[in-house]
Amino acid sequence: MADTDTVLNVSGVSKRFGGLQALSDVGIRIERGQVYGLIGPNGAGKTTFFNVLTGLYTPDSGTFELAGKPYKPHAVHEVAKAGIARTFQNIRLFSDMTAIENVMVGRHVRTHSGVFGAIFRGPGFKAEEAAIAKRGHELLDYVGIGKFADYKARTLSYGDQRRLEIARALATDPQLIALDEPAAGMNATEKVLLRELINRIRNDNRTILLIEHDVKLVMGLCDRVTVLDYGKQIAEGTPATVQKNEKVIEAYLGTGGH
Ligand SMILES: Nc1ncnc2c1ncn2[C@@H]1O[C@H](COP(=O)(O)OP(=O)(O)OP(=O)(O)O)[C@@H](O)[C@H]1O
Repeated sequence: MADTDTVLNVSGVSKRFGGLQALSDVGIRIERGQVYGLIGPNGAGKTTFFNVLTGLYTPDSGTFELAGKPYKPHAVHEVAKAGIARTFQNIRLFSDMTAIENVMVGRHVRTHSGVFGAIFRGPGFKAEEAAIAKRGHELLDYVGIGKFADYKARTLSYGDQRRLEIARALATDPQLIALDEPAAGMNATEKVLLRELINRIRNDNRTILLIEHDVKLVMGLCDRVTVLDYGKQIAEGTPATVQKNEKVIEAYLGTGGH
């Protein structure tokens, strides 16, 4: 595939916490329209990798390219501007704001007046506001919670809060959307709906990176998977090949698996 179709190209990522090498020379490459999975037993380094990629942790080494352009993952807002949006393992919504307000905050990353313009109602704010609200409602409909637009985020069900986080991430028009354990705490019905939603996002030519403990979900959804164990990349490939990899089987059995 041509280089222009590569959305994320990261290599040589290392991160040490004191005496612990949490990541050693990890690299992944994600093509446009792929769902890419990051899996591995507890403590393997998945969250650390996500946090490095999205500017929460400063890496000790690594090169980072998004849609063919180098980016420095040294600050969360810079990463958002570069075009990576993420959700969190522990949902991080503005709980006393409504669903539509939460999505509109995401959208302000991309607008002229910006988040501060929105807060202080600066010049140019009103002109953009109607368009942002319209787009916000479209996104809530898209993730299936349009009818809850005016509900406070904290009153939504767990599954709907996760959908709202995804809508907020989509509102930034990201090159890459990074989902941190999107199925965590969901019941079987919510997982089926989540799977449909992720597939729909992919079919709209979006690119998704996900950490997920639910192996069935990962294997059913992902085009490619990287497996981490003790900070090292022990396998990379399609779910079918990775599943048969001896190192992967050993890593999961060795720790009791998930
Ligand atoms: N801020 C930190 N300070 C010190 N050690 C850390 C920090 N963050 C993570 N670690 C350590 O780095 C290693 C990798 O942790 P990480 O959370 O990335 O793993 P994970 O694969 O996401 O695990 P889980 O599946 O349990 O979420 C662990 O040994 C963890 O204790």
